[in-house]
Amino acid sequence: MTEQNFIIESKDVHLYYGKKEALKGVSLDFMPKEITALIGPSGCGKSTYLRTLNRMNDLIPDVTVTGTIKLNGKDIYSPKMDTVALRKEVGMVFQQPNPFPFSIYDNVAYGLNISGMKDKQKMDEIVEKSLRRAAVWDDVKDKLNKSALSLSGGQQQRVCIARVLAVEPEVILLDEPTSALDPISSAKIESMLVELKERYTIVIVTHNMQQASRISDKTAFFLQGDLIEMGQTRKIFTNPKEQATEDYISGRFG
Ligand SMILES: Nc1ncnc2c1ncn2[C@@H]1O[C@H](COP(=O)(O)OP(=O)(O)OP(=O)(O)O)[C@@H](O)[C@H]1O
Repeated sequence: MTEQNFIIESKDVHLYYGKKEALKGVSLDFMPKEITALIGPSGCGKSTYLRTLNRMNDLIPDVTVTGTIKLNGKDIYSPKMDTVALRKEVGMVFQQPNPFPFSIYDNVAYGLNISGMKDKQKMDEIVEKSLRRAAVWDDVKDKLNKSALSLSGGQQQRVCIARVLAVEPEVILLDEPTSALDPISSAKIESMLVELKERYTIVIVTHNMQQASRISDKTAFFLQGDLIEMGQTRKIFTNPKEQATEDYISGRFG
């Protein structure tokens, strides 16, 4: 397979919080329209690595990143990179649903308003399409003007996903998006993610091994700031190369 097939290529990524090295030279590439799960014990650097992919770590003081990360062949750490545009192309969903204290409609239309969209009909269409893709349209279509905070946690998370979808990202990063949710809400989000991968590249941090094995195409196992191995999810879960991966997957630590 040639390099051009990858949507994201990261090489020798080191990240320091002050002097503490949280990523120790991670090289990892992502194929378009696949779901990749990042797994590993608490503190191994999964979330830190995820945040390097849309430069969310820039917002944390005293962070240094070295190495290269390319999106569609372009170095995202180049001084020329517009980070606002980058974060639209590479959207992010967090562990705790974080809707703004606005209506459901305004949450989803947020990015469109910021970018100056004036065409109300077009905006209505995008809001509906995004809520449909996020599998929450039927729940909210009769109350779009109600506060997003009045929804259940699972519905709020799906509205947050719709908010990301509305600005047409290529890549969606999710940091333990279901860990604060009940099993039924989690299942809805999992099946939605599997549908979304027809259009988007998805990278998800999860502590839930069943979730990783149910929904991901590839799995990357991190340990203490290193990428230990990455491969087809089925292979990682049934026949990993590294002993550490096997120990983690079989619940011997973590
Ligand atoms: N803002 C920060 N400032 C300083 N150190 C941090 C910061 N965020 C994370 N770290 C440290 O970096 C290391 C990696 O943390 P990270 O949150 O990326 O791990 P993780 O694998 O996502 O863990 P978890 O599964 O618990 O979320 C940890 O030692 C953590 O304490």
